[in-house]
Amino acid sequence: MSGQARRPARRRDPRPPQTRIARSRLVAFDVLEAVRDGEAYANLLLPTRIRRAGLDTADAAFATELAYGTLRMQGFYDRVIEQAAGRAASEIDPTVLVVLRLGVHQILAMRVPDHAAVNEQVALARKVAGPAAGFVNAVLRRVARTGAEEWRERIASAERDEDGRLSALTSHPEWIVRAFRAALEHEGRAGELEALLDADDTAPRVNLAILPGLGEQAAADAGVEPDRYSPIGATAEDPIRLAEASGGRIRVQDEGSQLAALALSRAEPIRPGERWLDLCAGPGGKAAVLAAEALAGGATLVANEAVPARAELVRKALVGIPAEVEVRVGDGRAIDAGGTEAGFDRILLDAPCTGLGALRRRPEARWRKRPADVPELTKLQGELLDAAIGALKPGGILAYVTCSPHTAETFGSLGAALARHAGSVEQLETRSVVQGVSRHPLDLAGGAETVQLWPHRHGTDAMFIALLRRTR
Ligand SMILES: C[S@@+](CC[C@H](N)C(=O)[O-])C[C@H]1O[C@@H](n2cnc3c(N)ncnc32)[C@H](O)[C@@H]1O
Repeated sequence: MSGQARRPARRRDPRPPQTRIARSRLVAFDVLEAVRDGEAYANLLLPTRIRRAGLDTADAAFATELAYGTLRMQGFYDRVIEQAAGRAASEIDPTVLVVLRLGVHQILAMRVPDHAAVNEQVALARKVAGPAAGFVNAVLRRVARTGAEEWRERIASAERDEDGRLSALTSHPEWIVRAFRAALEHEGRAGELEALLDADDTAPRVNLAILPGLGEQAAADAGVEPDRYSPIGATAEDPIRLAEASGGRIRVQDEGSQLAALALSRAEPIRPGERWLDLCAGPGGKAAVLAAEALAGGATLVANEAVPARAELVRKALVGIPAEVEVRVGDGRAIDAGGTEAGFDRILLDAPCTGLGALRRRPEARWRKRPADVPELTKLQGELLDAAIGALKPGGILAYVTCSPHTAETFGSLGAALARHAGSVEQLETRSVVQGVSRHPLDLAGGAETVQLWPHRHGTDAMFIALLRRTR
């Protein structure tokens, strides 16, 4: 019998490492092509493609870093490619450009040896872009001749002003750089702009919400690490598996989203019988927290969502909560509160917004959003605010929340609604409510009536929270 036959069975992937890594690169390429082509979202598509390709954990991590990192840094990489190729990115075939961007990310930001990055991308180019392989080879070799730091200096020195420099180096469109600066200036913290932009380019940790009264035992059994701020938040060694095994009682959720939901549910003690509404509930992350809080306090929740498929996600998000939650499909602007007498005691308006506060999670979002989206959204936010205020009982509380720090969507939409409803709505001290909810004091700036969370300061998405009370 040969020595090999006597060895215990090995469970390692028998394919040579090159082939396995090539498959990860192909997955990342497919995802970037789909994102470029249409409406695909990397965070939804990537897990499916990884599963379909049968990648193991290490290869899946490589594909994820390659796809997400390349998408985030696309603006910077295109400038590098333009200098190395001696032509504008818009003049390069889009598929070839994707192959090049993936190569540049491996060379400048991943620990892939230059020769491996170049050879593998040339092989990929041969497969997907035939005759362009020679061009890919030449450009990537030129990129690899210069170190990452020197590329940064070269790219920065090609920019005319500070906004251009920040935009190029941190790979954010200039209008987003300006919007972030304005939001930070609004709270007297303009000096934090670079830290914010850098934080956006860093992959966020996977954070968990332990649904109050429901998920604590499973969380304790798994030995989770409590979050710094959210009293129901935690991290775990294998968060996805823990969430999947919990029957919906432990959920993946950003700490800032948890604080936003808790700001409403814990703004004041719950009186049994209260009626709550989540006006724009899909996909249901905050609705799940509210439903658990309502269950514990003797309140009931209605969750409304305009898009049927997203209302279905709300239903799924609520499976672990043993409470009757009515899920409605409808335009929140026409919400039926059942007459003034039967209005709601608390309403969450987690408004449709540009999502500029969650760019870490949606790597392609910064390239898809347009300044023209802002006025469309602020109009909708205003209409939803009017509907929400109209659906509140006198004395009832509204939480206006956005996952965008853009001041038009935060102070702009809010201020206009306050002016329209002057005399019947007042602002509450949101800051003290959120500080009261938080495990540790949050470093918050600006006025006491609103709370703006930040990725660079709090490690959360940039959530904006404002609590209002209807006075009559
Ligand atoms: C920011 S998301 C809400 C996120 C949700 N609260 C969560 O934590 O999972 C905004 C939601 O509003 C929905 N939406 C957009 N326009 C709407 C409208 N006119 N009425 C109700 N929902 C709307 C969107 O489909 C989207 O699901």
